Amino acid sequence: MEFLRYAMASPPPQAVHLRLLSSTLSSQRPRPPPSTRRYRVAASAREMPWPHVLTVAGSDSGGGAGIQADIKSCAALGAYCSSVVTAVTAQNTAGVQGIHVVPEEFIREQLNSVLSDMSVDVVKTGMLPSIGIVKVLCESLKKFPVQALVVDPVLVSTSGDTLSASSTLSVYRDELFAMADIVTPNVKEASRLLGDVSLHTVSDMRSAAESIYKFGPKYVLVKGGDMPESSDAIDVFFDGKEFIELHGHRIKTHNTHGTGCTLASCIASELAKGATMLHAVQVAKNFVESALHHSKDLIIGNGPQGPFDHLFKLKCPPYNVGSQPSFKAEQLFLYAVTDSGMNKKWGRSIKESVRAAIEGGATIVQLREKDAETREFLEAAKACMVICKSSGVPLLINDRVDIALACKADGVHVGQSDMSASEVRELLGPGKIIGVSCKTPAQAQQAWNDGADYIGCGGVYPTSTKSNNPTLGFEGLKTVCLASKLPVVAIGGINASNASSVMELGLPNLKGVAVVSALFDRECVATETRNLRSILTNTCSRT
Ligand SMILES: Nc1ncnc2c1ncn2[C@@H]1O[C@H](COP(=O)(O)OP(=O)(O)OP(=O)(O)O)[C@@H](O)[C@H]1O
Ligand SMILES: Cc1ncc(CO)c(N)n1
Ligand SMILES: [Mg+2]
Repeated sequence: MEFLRYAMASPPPQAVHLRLLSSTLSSQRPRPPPSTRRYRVAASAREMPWPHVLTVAGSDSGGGAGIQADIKSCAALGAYCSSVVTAVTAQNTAGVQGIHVVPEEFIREQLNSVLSDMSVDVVKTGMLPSIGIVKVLCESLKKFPVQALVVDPVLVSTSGDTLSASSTLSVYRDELFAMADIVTPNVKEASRLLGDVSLHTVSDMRSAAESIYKFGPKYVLVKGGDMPESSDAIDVFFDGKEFIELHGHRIKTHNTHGTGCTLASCIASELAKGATMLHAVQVAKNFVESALHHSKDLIIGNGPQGPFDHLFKLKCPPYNVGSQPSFKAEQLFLYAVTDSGMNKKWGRSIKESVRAAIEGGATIVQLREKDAETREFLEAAKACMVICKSSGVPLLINDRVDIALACKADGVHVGQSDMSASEVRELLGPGKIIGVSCKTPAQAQQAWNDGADYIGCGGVYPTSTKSNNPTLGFEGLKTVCLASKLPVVAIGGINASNASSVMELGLPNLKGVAVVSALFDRECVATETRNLRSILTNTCSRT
């Protein structure tokens, strides 16, 4: 009944149609009485909250960037997306052929319509082509405050076409940035915002982030997608105190049109769901990387820069990618590897062992079950996933990509005689963690080329779990660590009495130790893990 009353208060569809045809700017249309609106919002919010992003941006007729990218990104991440159109562009994979700017007063009316009625959590901005439009937006945001404002300062398209007059730079800097929670320029935009300074290196990106921060946003993300020489896609995040470099794998593809719009919309969606800013940025970056990976060979149009598939997950349901923040090397600190023989010996299930290791402070867990029956292993892996997920500890599966897919594990660890990391990547997708056991610099280089996330290096000491495994010793470990472009975890015979000496080698990309017997061939797994963790923490705070 309430809904019916509400619907009746709107003008009949024909009236709206006529108004648009004649391009007249209407006066305020009748709205439902406030009491009715409040009732509807409160009831629906209780029943089913839906994170809501409003995008204020331009339409891209080619469908890859602008409003179209924003709506698809929000949908992919489970947020509702309303849209205020600031301009209509004639655009395709070759570039921008024309721009039709929407009159300021009509943008104000769109903003009013959405913000006065719907509970918007986060506003995300894209193409704001004129000073007047930026000012209208600032006024509306003051009238209808929202939880967060994500400003993607779209100035020039990647094809080189101007999307916002250079006269808008000052109002962006002086008015909009001060209201923003995060501003996300690419290097070209950062350069223009700072008076055409040249930005070529990551260190230049840091300085730019610091300078833009001074205009007043709470966070700045300078995006390096268009930095040509780098094999990584590096973005620099700045919170006013600390810089964080976000490294992604650079996907070799022409289909990068709309990556910026997508990144900002994903950040907005995650913020609307309640994420912290850094987490939102990590999820967004991971999503872009995954979407590019899945779309790298698509062909839509004949121009140099094509769109990508935001809804790639619909085509590959098992890949729960894009929803996890990307792998952090620090997670290798205390890497627990299970062993079925040891569990049997001590009468423990895999699940009990994993629970105990996590209780003691393991930072990542690998299930290494060489002889388990598939069904039994899968059941155990699923149970371990529940434990790991609730404690935020990643779970990897040794070798068995099928088990990893079936239990939605965080990744897979492979040895030199298993499937290659690039084959595993094809199967798992880029959102997952892949580790490779390496004994030589050449193997470490191959792991990097194949798109692995870390390498395991050993045996550092002789070990009973791999008796025919040659021991590398400290020299071998050092050689591989110094050559590796990936973070390294040391493995092989490491325990409470020698872990300190391994970490004291002070190798910059040696991030932790992986242990089997020292945790699982003991009576109390939790106690042993806790003890080893405190040894590692003490050693690393000294060195
Ligand atoms: N080829 C790529 N592989 C992986 N990540 C990429 C690639 N290109 C861009 N990115 C990432 O996409 C995000 C958007 O960055 P980018 O610098 O491309 O923005 P932009 O230039 O504003 O995009 P747009 O094409 O929409 O204008 C960043 O996180 C960036 O690192
Ligand atoms: C409408 C629109 N917004 C943003 C961009 C930047 O990618 C674009 N090319 N087109
Ligand atoms: Mg780009």
